Amino acid sequence: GSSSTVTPPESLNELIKELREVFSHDDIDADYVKNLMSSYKSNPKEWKKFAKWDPHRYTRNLVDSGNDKFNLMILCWNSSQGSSIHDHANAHCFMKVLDGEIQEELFEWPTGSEETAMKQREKNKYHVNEVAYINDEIGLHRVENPSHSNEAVTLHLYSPPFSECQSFDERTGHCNKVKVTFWSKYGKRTPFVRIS
Ligand SMILES: O=C(O)CCSS
Ligand SMILES: [Fe+2]
Repeated sequence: GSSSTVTPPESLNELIKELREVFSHDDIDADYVKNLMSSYKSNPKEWKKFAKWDPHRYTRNLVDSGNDKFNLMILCWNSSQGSSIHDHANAHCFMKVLDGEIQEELFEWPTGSEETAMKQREKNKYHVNEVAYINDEIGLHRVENPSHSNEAVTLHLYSPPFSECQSFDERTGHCNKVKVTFWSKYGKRTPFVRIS
């Protein structure tokens, strides 16, 4: 659809239905998706069943696997919890704030071979219902909950879905592949799998 006019989805389930329709086509209008996700008004009653917390790190909770075209997930950030600097495996990344506020630091891709500290480009803050968009052409980022007292909850859509990405060392620009996992799926805790 045109990126300007969206009909605001009345619920999270409506948003999911609309997203599945949008991603059933080949070409994705990122502006349209951003507007659509922005227009959904966060309602904790609709997403709290997916919101799981861990004292040590932010949790990733799968909400919908988008007919294999995308992964939609809810991330829960305790105060001061954050991600590493990472890429997005050549996928679209949409991040909507459902509760609290989120800080995003954008970084340039490391250039050349010598070890040098990564260059921060900008620092943005996002508030409830706002949506941030990134892909590998735009750059890398680190996402954090800047609050020392409040929790933050975000809704992420990755398309195409991915199970690993690269994590970067800010001081050297070195990166390594990391597998991303889910703390829960569809509201249920994922069983602990001992990797033999
Ligand atoms: O998916 C992740 O764990 C990174 C959250 S910031 S896009
Ligand atoms: Fe990210």
